[in-house]
Amino acid sequence: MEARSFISGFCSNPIINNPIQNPSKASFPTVPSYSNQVSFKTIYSLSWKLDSLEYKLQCRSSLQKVEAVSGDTESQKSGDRKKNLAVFVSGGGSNFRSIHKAIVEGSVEGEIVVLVTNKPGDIRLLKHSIVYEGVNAPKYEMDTDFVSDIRAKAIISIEVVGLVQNDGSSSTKVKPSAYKPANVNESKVLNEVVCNYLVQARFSMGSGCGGAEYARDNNIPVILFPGMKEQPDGLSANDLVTTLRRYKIDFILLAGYLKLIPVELVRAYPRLILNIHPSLLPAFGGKGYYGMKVHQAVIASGARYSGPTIHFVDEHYDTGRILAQRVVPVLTNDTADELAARVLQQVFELIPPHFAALAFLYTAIIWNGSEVVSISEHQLYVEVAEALCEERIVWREDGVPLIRNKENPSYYK
Ligand SMILES: Nc1nc2c(c(=O)[nH]1)N[C@@H](CN(C=O)c1ccc(C(=O)N[C@@H](CCC(=O)O)C(=O)O)cc1)CN2
Ligand SMILES: NCC(=O)N[C@@H]1O[C@H](COP(=O)([O-])[O-])[C@@H](O)[C@H]1O
Repeated sequence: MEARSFISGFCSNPIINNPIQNPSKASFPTVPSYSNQVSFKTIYSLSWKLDSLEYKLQCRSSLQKVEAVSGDTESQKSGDRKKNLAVFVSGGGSNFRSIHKAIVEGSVEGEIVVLVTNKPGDIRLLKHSIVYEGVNAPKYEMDTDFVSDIRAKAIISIEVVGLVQNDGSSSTKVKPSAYKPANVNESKVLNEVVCNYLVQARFSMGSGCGGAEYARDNNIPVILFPGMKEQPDGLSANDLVTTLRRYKIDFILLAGYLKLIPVELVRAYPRLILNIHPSLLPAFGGKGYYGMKVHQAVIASGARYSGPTIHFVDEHYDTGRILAQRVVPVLTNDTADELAARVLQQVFELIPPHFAALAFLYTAIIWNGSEVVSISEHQLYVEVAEALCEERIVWREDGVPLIRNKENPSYYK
């Protein structure tokens, strides 16, 4: 939102003829762009002289410096030091992976120094060679349990065992090969595979937390929280705070973490913990609303729109200040998986039904009718992570967090 339009409701031209009758004549002062400044306290004083019946609307905008949200004072002093991030996951960690990918590519000026999960245990091969038959366009009935199972579990490997052209003829153009989850984002190869062929793939699946598996593969330390009787090496709330302090964490990102963050951590990191929720909060949030349950509730309600919300975390589920949202349509024949895929991928054009499954599985692959582009819920979190690490998150005086535009500091959203 441009700062000028932001204050349009607060301040008009200092002296205008009868502001009540001629609001359209109001012109707005150009607000100087102040970094970290978003608080506009406007004082009106209305005075008039009876004889001239001239109204003067004195309007002064006083800018109060508002410290940008950042880590501890050290990180503010440090200026451009990379921000230390802790990410919390419970499942496959698709948002975590996207943020990590953006860090590796250099678009996020941060470093994920620790991953926290409530899911213990190494990956054990639970099932293997589930042949996921190539599906027949035009209508594909998604096996919800199968897809939910896939997303919840760590996909250890995906082996493309066959490629069938849409017309049923087999293809020799692209040789089937084994894909590790880390490779599924090789968009060129997948572009070829997902766009042009029906894919038959074998999935080897494991238990545990795919996000933790990805962290281990990328040499990111994994810690267990909360501690429970069946997992004694899990941390207590106070130990978690101590550990994160030791890592010098600046920001905490919840990315599909399914446990309540304790008040000790919320108070230790005020306005520094973000969460992504797959509905337009405050709708369809709170205890019991997570994962596919959210999308099922949205569809059952008849809501016409849904979409991801990124919000600051307070002591309760999903009640913290909202920072960013995206809107996607709920289509009349949506299944929860198709809605989840759209919210994840924030896509308006429907991808061909028979790609929905694969796109959903890969969570970051989307067909825009001509080619695979990776648009996703994850894009929103990456944009927020970029703003966080560049200290472009600021708080309006009324407590609403805003993201300052990178190119034009006068714009906020
Ligand atoms: N203090 C906070 N902690 C967490 C928040 C938050 O806003 N404040 N967000 C959640 C993430 N989330 C929605 O975005 C969410 C996660 C889980 C639940 C839930 O009902 N969980 C179940 C247990 C589920 C399980 O163990 O598999 C429960 O508590 O009974 C609701 C919302 C993360 N933490
Ligand atoms: N209420 C929290 C919640 O439902 N979060 C949602 O869980 C999914 C986790 O996916 P992942 O297993 O790929 O990380 C994500 O879609 C996220 O929005």
